[in-house]
Amino acid sequence: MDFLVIDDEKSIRDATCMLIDDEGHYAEPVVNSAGALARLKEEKYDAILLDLNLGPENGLDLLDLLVKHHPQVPVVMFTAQGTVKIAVEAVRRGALDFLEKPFTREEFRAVLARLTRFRQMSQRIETLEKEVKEVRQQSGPEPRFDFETPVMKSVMDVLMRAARAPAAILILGESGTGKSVVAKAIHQQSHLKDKPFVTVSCPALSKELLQSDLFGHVKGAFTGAIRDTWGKIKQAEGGTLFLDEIGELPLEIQPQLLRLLQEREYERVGETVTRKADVRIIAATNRDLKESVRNRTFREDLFFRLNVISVEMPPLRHRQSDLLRIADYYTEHFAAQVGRKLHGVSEAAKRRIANYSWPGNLRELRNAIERAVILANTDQLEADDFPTEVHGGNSSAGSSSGGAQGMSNSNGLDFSAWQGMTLQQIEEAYIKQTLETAGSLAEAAVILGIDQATLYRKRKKMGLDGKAAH
Ligand SMILES: Nc1ncnc2c1ncn2[C@@H]1O[C@H](COP(=O)(O)OP(=O)(O)OP(=O)(O)O)[C@@H](O)[C@H]1O
Repeated sequence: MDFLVIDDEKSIRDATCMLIDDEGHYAEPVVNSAGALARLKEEKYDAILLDLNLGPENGLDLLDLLVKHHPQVPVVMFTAQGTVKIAVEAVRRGALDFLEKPFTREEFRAVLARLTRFRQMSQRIETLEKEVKEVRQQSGPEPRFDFETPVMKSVMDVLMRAARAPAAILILGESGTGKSVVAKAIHQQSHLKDKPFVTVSCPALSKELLQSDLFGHVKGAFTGAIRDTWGKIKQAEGGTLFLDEIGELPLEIQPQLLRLLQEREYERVGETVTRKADVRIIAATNRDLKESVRNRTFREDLFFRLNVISVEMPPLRHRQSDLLRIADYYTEHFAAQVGRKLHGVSEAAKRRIANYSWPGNLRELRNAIERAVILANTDQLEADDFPTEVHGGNSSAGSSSGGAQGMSNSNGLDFSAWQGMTLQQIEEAYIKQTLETAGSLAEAAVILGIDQATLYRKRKKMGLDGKAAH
């Protein structure tokens, strides 16, 4: 296990770290809250040992912060003799256990055993959460590629032919047009389909973390690099590396990516050994990369290297021949999911769907249909079952359910807090709240059911950067 030991007394810090080391674990010492919080931002620990009396600071105050922002990391309090009452208070406030100083090896081992059980349980929960996420994703509508819009037909034709070649592929297009979905489809169509498909979400991480996420690092490469780590390039070995939101790739990392594309070579952070990469690269962005090249936020040589085979996913508003077919398909899927018998979309609703611009593209359509299926009062989706911006009227979704406005509808959803708010305001409020309560950006993205790159962009657009999920 990796421990963070927070104690202002050097002798206790050193002795505890040595003991942890002796027991075959790793310990990192810090002297105060600032040091502890800084380390926790950069590194993952399995447990924290925290002194109740941190010099001028109160260990209980730091405990509150740790419990709030790092609830998954168990905290054991060091307490002086005769402070059992306060130790009990610490446990009440969220500490897992306490150790009275000075403690023996046996007493420490007893705490270690408890921490090990806690860790096993946490790992089990993590595995279950992953399984739930996978099941949820699988329960989404299966992607369909039987498009009728000529431009989509030719996009798919280019992509499926390119799938079998080793060249990099660049997928452009607005958010929600299906770039990630199509990247996965290319992989599945290729000779690499039995090999890994690994996604790197370029904007989701800081420059340093992204570098290490991609290339890996060696122990000691930077503060907190406590062991050698392989990056996503290695994970994707023999398969496809999907660089989502490549337009957000920091300039400093761009030369390394260029080298990866040209020479198929890279080095882990902090290492001089050059390694060969055996990956096929697919990149996607909703940015105008030519514009980024013009304003020097994206290297021209990298752009040319990526742009060998590039396609532009057209926005949904330009895919009129497919729009209603996809809407029908989603309706069928979500109706089956909630066990409802629905006869598609009414003529009036179809007209609305066709006339709306769908700025969020397929993602927005999918969400609108899922919502409409839940709210529909009749055996067809009516215009009123769609959000106001789609059906163009003033009536709220709540009123279309036939119940009293602002009350829970027959499906048990409470819309009272949403009265008078636009869908955009509701979305913003929900994202803000989730960012405040989630433990990380990744966790917030899972809760919201969107990918990290999308959440990152929305957070930026809404000016919620300060509300970073920790
Ligand atoms: N071919 C498809 N068939 C059915 N649904 C699709 C298809 N492509 C995309 N979708 C729906 O649209 C959603 C968004 O797709 P995707 O994440 O691939 O878009 P994107 O362009 O990568 O978005 P972003 O730029 O925000 O990451 C998917 O979760 C899925 O629900």
